[in-house]
Amino acid sequence: MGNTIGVMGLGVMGSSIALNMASKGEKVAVYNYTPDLTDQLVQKSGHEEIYPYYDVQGFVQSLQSPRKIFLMVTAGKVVDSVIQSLVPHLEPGDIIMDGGNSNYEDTARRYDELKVTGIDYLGVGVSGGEEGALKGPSLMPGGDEEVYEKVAPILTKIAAQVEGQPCCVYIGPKGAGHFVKMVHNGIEYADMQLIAEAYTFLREKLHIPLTEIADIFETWNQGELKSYLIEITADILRKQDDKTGLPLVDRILDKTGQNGTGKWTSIQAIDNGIPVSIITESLFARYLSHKKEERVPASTLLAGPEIQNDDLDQDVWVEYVRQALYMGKVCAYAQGFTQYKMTSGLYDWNLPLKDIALIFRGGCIIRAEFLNTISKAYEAQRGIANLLVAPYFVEKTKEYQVSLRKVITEGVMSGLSFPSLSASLSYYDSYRTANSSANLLQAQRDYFGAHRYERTDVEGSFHTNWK
Ligand SMILES: NC(=O)C1=CN([C@@H]2O[C@H](COP(=O)(O)OP(=O)(O)OC[C@H]3O[C@@H](n4cnc5c(N)ncnc54)[C@H](OP(=O)(O)O)[C@@H]3O)[C@@H](O)[C@H]2O)C=CC1
Ligand SMILES: O=C(CO)[C@H](O)[C@H](O)COP(=O)(O)O
Repeated sequence: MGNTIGVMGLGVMGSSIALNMASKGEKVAVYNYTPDLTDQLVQKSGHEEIYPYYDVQGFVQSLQSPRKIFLMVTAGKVVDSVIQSLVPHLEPGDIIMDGGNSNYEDTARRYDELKVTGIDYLGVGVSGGEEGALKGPSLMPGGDEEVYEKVAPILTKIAAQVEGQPCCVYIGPKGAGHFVKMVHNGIEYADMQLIAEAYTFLREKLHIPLTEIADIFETWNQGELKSYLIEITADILRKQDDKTGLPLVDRILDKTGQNGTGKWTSIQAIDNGIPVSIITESLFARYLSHKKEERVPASTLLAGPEIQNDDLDQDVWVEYVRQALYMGKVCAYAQGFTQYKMTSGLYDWNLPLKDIALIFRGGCIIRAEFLNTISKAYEAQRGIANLLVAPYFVEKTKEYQVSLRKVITEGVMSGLSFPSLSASLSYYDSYRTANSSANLLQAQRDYFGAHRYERTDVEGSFHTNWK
């Protein structure tokens, strides 16, 4: 009997996925193009059924037919070159799964290219970081459903389990799985930036010491904000630097990195007329963070406000910040799920929004208590236009929107920068505006470019001689 699955690429994620598979009873063949990582994994694996191979042919030939190979390599050209190295050794019916953060359009192209050879291809979004990959990630498989069914017993077994259900569901054809993972990361960018802005208010405006802010996040994590990102933020704020004994977060350079998925989310949304301003602002906040060399001199040149009301009741304002953060998160998830809905319509993917919310409840980076509520909103009304108009969120936002206004106003009057909280409020207010100033823009366009406009009272397309 050969190995039941092969894992190729044994970095942070691949080695953990391989160990996860072995711990669930799979016989796992492993291969990495440089042997050191293979040796490290073998040392780590103890008695688990992990079998190392040092050449692609031997790795492939060790697998039971139809062969199932899980790639966990750097996204981009590396995926193409790894596929090229595999194809000569594979047969029709063998299955390659790509678990990296590949661009969903690349995944669709690879699916098409492999289709002509008879080799099956699945793009599997994986979320959960190193720990999730080891103990149970959230998995978003896309490709042919009948091909997914062949690997479902393995994928559902290694995925996180919530209330007895695996955090893995068939997403849709071709690149749909990687698309869902991409937007998941866009939401992740927004969630992280919103948390950072809430932290800024607590620290810079309310002058709360770091350890107490950690306590506040821990308390928030026991209520409706309960989520992985809130939980790790409390841990991060408590961490001391080994070198200086001071809070480590204060020693970390304020330039945020990124690997592309938030940028792709924004580009896809812009290309298709999907309003994801909170996600995009969160991406731009990362870009602006990189202008450190300009921000430092600008901080001594550019004036801020003079009014500063520092006489705020701490308990009252901590609650305002909690509500503001919740509002921001609702708006950000509403934007991400709108992107799913609109793109699903564009490609006829029929994305299972209710199930996507369910598989995000465990394993993944944006796992959060309120995904249960999001799932229920789609269960109650499959085609609901926007999460904001789901009855639960209508009531919640009615209660919390004032807090978002207060926090933004106080922060802005103190010169604090809140790009994503502000984008959340603008989105909320724009979405609930029945008659907007877009009519003025239409008039301007018709004035300078004869672009024509529609009227509110008569059907048709009109042009006016404005002078
Ligand atoms: N880290 C995370 O939290 C998450 C990462 N991902 C995605 O998973 C994928 C892997 O990420 P991660 O494990 O963190 O990254 P690592 O950098 O730890 O691992 C990358 C892997 O790709 C291999 N590789 C790189 N270049 C080549 C090449 N030219 N040919 C063959 N193999 C190559 C590396 O081998 P070697 O080291 O020998 O060069 C290594 O095994 C990425 O797409 C990432 O975006 C998805 C979810 C979460
Ligand atoms: O996919 C992930 C989490 O879900 C990876 O950690 C990814 O690297 C996060 O994106 P970025 O590096 O752009 O912050």
